[in-house]
Amino acid sequence: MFIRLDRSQIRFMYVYLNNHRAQLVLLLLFILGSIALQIYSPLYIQQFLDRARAGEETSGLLRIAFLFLGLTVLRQIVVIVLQFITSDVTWKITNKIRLDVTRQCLNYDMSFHNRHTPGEMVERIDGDVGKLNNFMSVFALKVISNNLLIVTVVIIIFTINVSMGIVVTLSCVLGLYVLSRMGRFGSKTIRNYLSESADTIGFLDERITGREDIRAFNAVSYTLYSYYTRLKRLFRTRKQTGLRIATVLNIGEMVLAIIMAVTLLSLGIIHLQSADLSIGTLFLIYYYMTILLIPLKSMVAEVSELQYVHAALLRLNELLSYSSNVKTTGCARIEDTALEIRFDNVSFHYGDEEHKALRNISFQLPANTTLGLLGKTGSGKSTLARLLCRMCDPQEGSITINGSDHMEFELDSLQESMGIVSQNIELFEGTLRDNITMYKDHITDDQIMRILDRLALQEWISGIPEGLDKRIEQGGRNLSGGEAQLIAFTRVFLRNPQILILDEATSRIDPATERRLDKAMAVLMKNRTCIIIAHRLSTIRKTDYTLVLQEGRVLEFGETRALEQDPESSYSSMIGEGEAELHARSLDRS
Ligand SMILES: Nc1ncnc2c1ncn2[C@@H]1O[C@H](COP(=O)(O)OP(=O)(O)OP(=O)(O)O)[C@@H](O)[C@H]1O
Repeated sequence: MFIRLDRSQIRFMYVYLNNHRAQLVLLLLFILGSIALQIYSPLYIQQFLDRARAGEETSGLLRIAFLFLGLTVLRQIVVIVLQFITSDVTWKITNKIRLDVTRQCLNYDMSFHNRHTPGEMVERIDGDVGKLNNFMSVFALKVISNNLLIVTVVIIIFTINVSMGIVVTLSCVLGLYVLSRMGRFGSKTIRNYLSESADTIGFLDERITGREDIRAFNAVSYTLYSYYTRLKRLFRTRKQTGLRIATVLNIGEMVLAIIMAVTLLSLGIIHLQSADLSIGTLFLIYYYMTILLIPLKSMVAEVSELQYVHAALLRLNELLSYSSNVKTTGCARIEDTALEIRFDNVSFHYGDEEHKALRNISFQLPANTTLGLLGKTGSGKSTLARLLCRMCDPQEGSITINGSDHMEFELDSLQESMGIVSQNIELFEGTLRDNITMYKDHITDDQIMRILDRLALQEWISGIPEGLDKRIEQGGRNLSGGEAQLIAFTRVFLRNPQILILDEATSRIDPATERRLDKAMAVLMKNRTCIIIAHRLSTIRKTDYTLVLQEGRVLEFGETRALEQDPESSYSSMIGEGEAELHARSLDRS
């Protein structure tokens, strides 16, 4: 009543509520039962008073009193059951929302994550859904039963005395109208407050994650200053929100006081004018008036809470209805084992359209061959790999796999066929085994050990006393960058992908281990289509094809051997420069 939900928000709520129809019907029955008991029991007080006045015997009066008491106890039991069902259904619904929001966040493309920090996401998944939980478990129950109670009490007062019914109806309609207008008064500031609060949490999360660089570059004071600036802004919005909420509450209280005064005055006038109203009936009307005030008062108190819920609902709906740039277009599955990759005039930009990360990229990589990807920092190498894995989709051009546009494939199937070892390896809390298998219980230790063996990493694993049971701390903070890369290698080869992308995959591994790994990888890379991004020319020289990128464009593409032998090619001059540098270094040393 105090929030105006648009169609998409109603659809959002409907989708989640619809799965729990049976429990919701049960809930409604219990609400009706509780209201019926609340309305019916005062009739015994009326009877008690009227019969006592008429001189009825004590035993008859006691019977009425016990019946009243029995109904009151029964109502309490109904209320307890009601609360139990509500909290049960609420947790189920909000947990489902939490899972859906998390799934969406994990699946959204890079442009989404560029705009939203992890901290902000946490605030939405936990904070906003938490508000919804509170709304559903406590407030929805109150809203539904309060509204039903108001309508029922008004009808009953009408049946007792029409004039009193008219007075009460008019007071309630006016009161609810004023309250609903007031409720919307704080909506915008609350939304601002929630978004600023999420932004501040995002800021804090980012700075704490980057604490090492903050300390190393003496940026603690600046970080604190930025945090303080945000807190100040947050405090200002909070004050505005508080002021508006206080205004709403005070006006609400005033409206209630006026309703009470008007109705009591009317009750007095009606009593003076119609002598046929018994003392019991007068008490009954008064009693119903007090019942009427309970939902009205609770609505005034909860009006601000509803605004928080409204804002949370808006933000969650916005999050769930974000249209990812990576579209789920096709449903074909990748069945072939040898995959050819082709880029046709592919262009891509992250945010700013003017700043293209890739421009008109075209090349063809035959199945089961290797491509060395070269280029200066920022030339677009990692972006090319991301496009192939569909972490983002190109704005222009097409990427085909064995002649089919890669958008025709089911996203899961496409991503399953690819393995990537990137520069940023994510490790998670758990055992070494969990981090290698990515929590897939059906993978046996034997399978893991076989892969480690083929990657020539037996020495590494046998040097770890706990072996595969070694506990990895959150974010892999108890491992070195090189160890993380070794885990990533094992993880990828265990999946046995048809396409393999190595993005600066050995940059943190010591030269001796890298040499061993190189030999093992040469075997493992056979019968796969591989893209190797490396700054070291020695790695690229072993590939079948080479693609040199410059500022997002193809500078050169061809068979590695042919490019090496062509004195005009920039690849051969790079090799020349590299060798000259090596030669100079060896001269320096000698
Ligand atoms: N997530 C992102 N959001 C916005 N722009 C990005 C993002 N990632 C990369 N870019 C931009 O796209 C361009 C290409 O970046 P990319 O990471 O593909 O280069 P790279 O050749 O892999 O660099 P490096 O060798 O340093 O890893 C750069 O100008 C970079 O600023």
